[in-house]
Parts: sequence; C-alpha cells; structure tokens
Amino acid sequence: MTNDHSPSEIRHLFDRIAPVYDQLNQWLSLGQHRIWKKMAVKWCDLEPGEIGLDLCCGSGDLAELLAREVGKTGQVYGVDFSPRLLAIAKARATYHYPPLTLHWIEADALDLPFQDNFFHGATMGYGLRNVTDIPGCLRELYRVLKPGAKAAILDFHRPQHAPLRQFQQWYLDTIVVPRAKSLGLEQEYAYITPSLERFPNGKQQVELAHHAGFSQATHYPIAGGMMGVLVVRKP
Ligand SMILES: C/C(=C\Cc1cc(O)c2ccccc2c1O)CCC[C@H](C)CCC[C@H](C)CCCC(C)C
Ligand SMILES: C[S@@+](CC[C@H](N)C(=O)[O-])C[C@H]1O[C@@H](n2cnc3c(N)ncnc32)[C@H](O)[C@@H]1O
Repeated sequence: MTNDHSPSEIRHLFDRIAPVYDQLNQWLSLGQHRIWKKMAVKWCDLEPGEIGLDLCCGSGDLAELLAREVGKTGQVYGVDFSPRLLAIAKARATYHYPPLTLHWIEADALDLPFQDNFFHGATMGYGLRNVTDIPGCLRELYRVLKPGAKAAILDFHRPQHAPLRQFQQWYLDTIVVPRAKSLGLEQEYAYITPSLERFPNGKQQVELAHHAGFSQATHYPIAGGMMGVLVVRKP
C-alpha cells in the first residue's frame, strides 16, 4: 500500500498537470466526474452555516460544491499542497456570483493547520490514493472533524469483477495515457496504474477507517465498481 513516490514528487507531478487537469478530467471521464463528485458532497451531509473541508482539493471542484451546501453563512476550506492547482482553484472561485465563502490553504494533508474537532464535514476527491501515508491521512482527518461529523472519500479502486478490471486498465492504457502523452504528460498519467494497484479496495478502506477511529465506515461502489465513496463518521 506504500506509495513509491515521495511527497515532493507527488506535488511536482500535480503541479505539472495543473494547466490541463480540469480539461483532461472532463474529457477523460466523459463529464461523469462532476456527477461522482456531487455524490460525494451529498454523502458528507453538510448543512447551511457549517464549516466544511475539501482535503486534497486540487482545482477546487469539491470545495465549490461544498460552499454551495453551506451557503454564505458557512465556511469551506480547500487544502492542497500543489501551489499551481491551488492557484487555479483561487482563480476559478473569483468567477462565482454570489461569491462563495472559500478559503484556500496550501498545506500537507498529513499535517493539517487546524485545531482538533474543527469541521462539520469533509470531502476528499481522488486524494487518498495519492497521499504517501493513507493511515496517517485518515488519522489527521479524524482529528480535525467534529464529533458526529462525516467525511466522504471518493476515489478509484480496482474492481473485483475481472472484465471490469480489464476494461479499466484498457481505458487507462488506450485512452487516458495516450491522450496525456499528446500533451507531454505520459509519465504523469501512467502513474495512475501503479497507484490503483496499491490502493486498498472498499473492504480494506473500511478496515483502515475503523483503525483510524471512525465508528461508522461504509464504502459505496459507484461507476460500475471502478470507483467508490468511503463514507466515515467520527463518534
Ligand atoms: C477526476 C478524475 C480523475 C482525477 C485524477 C486522479 C489521479 O489520481 C490522477 C493521477 C495522475 C494524473 C491525473 C489524475 C487525475 O486526473 C476522473 C476522470 C479522469 C480519469 C483519469 C479517467 C479514468 C477513468 C476510469 C479509469 C475509467 C472510467 C471510464 C468511464 C467510461 C468514463
Ligand atoms: C487527483 S488530484 C484531486 C483533486 C481534486 N480533489 C479533484 O477531485 O479533482 C489529487 C490532489 O491531491 C493533492 N495531494 C496529494 N498528496 C497530498 C498531500 N499530502 N497534502 C496535500 N495535498 C496532496 C495533489 O496535489 C492533488 O491536487
């Protein structure tokens, strides 16, 4: 399960893909990633006026959706350690009217600059698979959530169904990586396959969540089982 990339290698990888990240996600997911992200936001059950966290926020898709849930009386913090993706998140957020209450924080998900029991809910979209210490990340997420708060952790995993697993790999090899290669980003997108190989499946994610202290943890497969949303709740 250990990531064979250092944190700085991961940060630089996402800094390099930042200029095309949103466009490639839209194109490569056939626009479906927006639906998957909206599902995660619904599952974290944030209410108007509450304080939300989008961990590993990247260009800010989930943070923006959370900001709509909490409204102008709430607060949302988008946290990421890629300065270039955060810059895109900040720029994109300026186009919203009415303005969203969003804070962008450049920080490490494994060492968050927030007090214990601070957030009413959190999302993490395609981040857990990219951190270098998954148990450590889940412990830090637990620490900053308020008692009773939920987090929705959206990510890919290897489907159990062999034909679907073959399709997923075919799609990565035949569509994703060649498209990225045409933009000079072959290695950056080729990284997805090993990241999938070492990432825990749904059942293992639930076990990791319980080990981090979450009293409730349920993994909901989506996109035909090629990804899922781990919904956890702090007691
Ligand atoms: C929003 C999406 C992916 C985010 C993402 C996650 C990562 O870990 C990366 C690592 C390195 C480079 C980029 C990313 C990255 O963008 C989902 C859409 C983009 C996906 C790359 C597309 C992969 C789709 C599934 C493997 C198969 C779905 C097929 C379906 C017919 C759309
Ligand atoms: C695939 S992107 C996901 C971005 C966004 N959540 C989305 O759904 O599009 C993964 C993000 O995780 C960030 N990341 C990976 N490890 C991190 C860490 N230890 N601390 C903070 N951000 C991290 C990367 O910089 C990148 O922006």
